[in-house]
Amino acid sequence: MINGIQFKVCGLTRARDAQAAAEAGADYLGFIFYPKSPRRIDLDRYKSIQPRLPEVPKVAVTVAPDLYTLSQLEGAGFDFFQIHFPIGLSEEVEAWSKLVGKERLWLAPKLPPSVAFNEDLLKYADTILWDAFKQDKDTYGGTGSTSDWNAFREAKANYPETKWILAGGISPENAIEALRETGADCLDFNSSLEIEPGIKDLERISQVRVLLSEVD
Ligand SMILES: O=C(O)c1ccccc1NCC(=O)[C@H](O)[C@H](O)COP(=O)(O)O
Repeated sequence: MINGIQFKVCGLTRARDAQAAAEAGADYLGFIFYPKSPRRIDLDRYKSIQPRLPEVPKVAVTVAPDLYTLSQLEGAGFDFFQIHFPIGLSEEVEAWSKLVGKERLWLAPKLPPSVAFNEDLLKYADTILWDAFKQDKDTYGGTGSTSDWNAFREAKANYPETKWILAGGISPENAIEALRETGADCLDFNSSLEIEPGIKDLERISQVRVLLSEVD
């Protein structure tokens, strides 16, 4: 946490990038297990870099996993589970929550612009990750597009007991504006810090520390 602001660096595939994120002060390291992501990592590769990862909470990111897949990720020792999903999966959400626990579940509903946030989700997860919406059915994150900051600000104000993470195109260039406009206290950085999908730019990662140090 820097000046009261937490951040996650997501889409990691290499130990050296994870180390750079830790040195920049990242609070969470995200690893994406969605097979259709250009920055996916599989469990074998994750286990091979695991001994070289820094002591920073690790987040397994998936899209609507079946319970077997989720339990495999749980077995790999992740601290949190960030699940993206199309709206309407109420039974699945309940089952994910039962499996990993409400405190460790981060829900990232794929919310079309006209659809209101469903407060029932808060029964199952203490944390909501607010991401950009893309119409394409297989696209859930890592698009570099900005999410709906107004809707985020409202949802965060309406449900202050919940932890809200602002995602979607957050970059060293717009992070300060995002904090100011939304009241967010946890930001998610991903494609804006990349040289190419899954490969981070270490200089861009360190810029995050510099800019958050300047927040007043
Ligand atoms: O990044 C992906 O490829 C991805 C694919 C499917 C589900 C989630 C994914 N990313 C999860 C994240 O937490 C990202 O950091 C978030 O979507 C924001 O990414 P970006 O718009 O690049 O900042």
